[in-house]
Amino acid sequence: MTSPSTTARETYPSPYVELDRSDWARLRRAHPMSLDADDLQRLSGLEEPIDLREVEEVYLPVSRLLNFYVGATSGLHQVTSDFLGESPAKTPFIIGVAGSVAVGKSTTARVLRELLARWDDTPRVELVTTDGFLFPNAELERRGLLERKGFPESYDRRALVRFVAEVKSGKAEVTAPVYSHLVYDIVPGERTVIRQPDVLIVEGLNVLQQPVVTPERRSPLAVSDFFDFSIYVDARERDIRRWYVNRFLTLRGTAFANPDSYFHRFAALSDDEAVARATQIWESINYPNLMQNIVPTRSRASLVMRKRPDHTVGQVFLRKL
Ligand SMILES: Nc1ncnc2c1ncn2[C@@H]1O[C@H](COP(=O)(O)OP(=O)(O)O)[C@@H](O)[C@H]1O
Ligand SMILES: CC(C)(COP(=O)(O)O)[C@@H](O)C(=O)NCCC(=O)O
Repeated sequence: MTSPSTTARETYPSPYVELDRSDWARLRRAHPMSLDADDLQRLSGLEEPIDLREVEEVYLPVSRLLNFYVGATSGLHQVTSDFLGESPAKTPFIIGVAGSVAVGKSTTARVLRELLARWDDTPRVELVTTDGFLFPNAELERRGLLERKGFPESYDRRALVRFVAEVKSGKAEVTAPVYSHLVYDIVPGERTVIRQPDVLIVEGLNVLQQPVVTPERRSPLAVSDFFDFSIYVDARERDIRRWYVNRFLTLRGTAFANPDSYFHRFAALSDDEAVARATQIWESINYPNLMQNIVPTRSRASLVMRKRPDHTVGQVFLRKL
């Protein structure tokens, strides 16, 4: 298996150390960790059920590593403050979670939020998804982008960067717009409020994108410039496509049944029709976005979790260079 950044012609050392599942799970022994009854209850209450063995063997070591990084990063901030002769301000630790539609970003981000909140130095963990920064449908329509939801240009990237920069600067209260998957649009007037968390997890398709350079904006920043750590959730395209179609079939019987749902018209589709419709959305929007915009950002991640067809993580690539 090649490393996330390796192509046939590259000759420099891979910046990643590759660990298969058993190597990664073994790290638990060196850093004893276990889940208590409260943790199990919180995790089993997640929207998406996740196997608890998977949590203990894969996600718990990730949270331990992140906890070490939080400590080390705060030491670096202290060095900068000492050098400047300033009193240190508390800087939230920012984690990006990237990957395809339906690869399991939300599930990963939610599990990590629960696990990180267990550590004494990071009890306050907030999670935001970048869908809140999509332009409203009316604006997407005006720009001819309604069929390109999730592509980099469908987001108000400037607002997203401003939001993350403000949270990181320690501002007392920062708000973000809210996207509803039910109505498939930004909810007018609704905001998520973030108040000086210890950790902010930013989850979204394009969070590892490079800054966009145009003649008007020659040195913009990208949201990833504010990340202290980033995770790319990876899997084979054929598996992700299957997870996408399966989720669509589940939603047909649940969320789509709600008359307020944008996809209410799909609630009455037969199995075959629903599979055909989901496959068509995948092939026309999500797959091209994955190949053109998301996969190319994978080699920028601090950690890549590569999933097997049953969602379990088979390999972990940790950036060491
Ligand atoms: N670790 C996991 N174990 C089992 N099922 C999972 C896991 N992660 C995601 N899933 C399932 O895969 C689908 C996509 O996951 P989700 O977290 O919603 O993806 P994303 O946020 O990337 O769109 C959902 O139906 C979810 O239940
Ligand atoms: C809302 C999304 C763009 C994901 O946004 P993210 O939070 O990852 O930035 C995506 O889930 C989506 O709706 N894509 C459009 C095509 C589709 O309906 O699957």
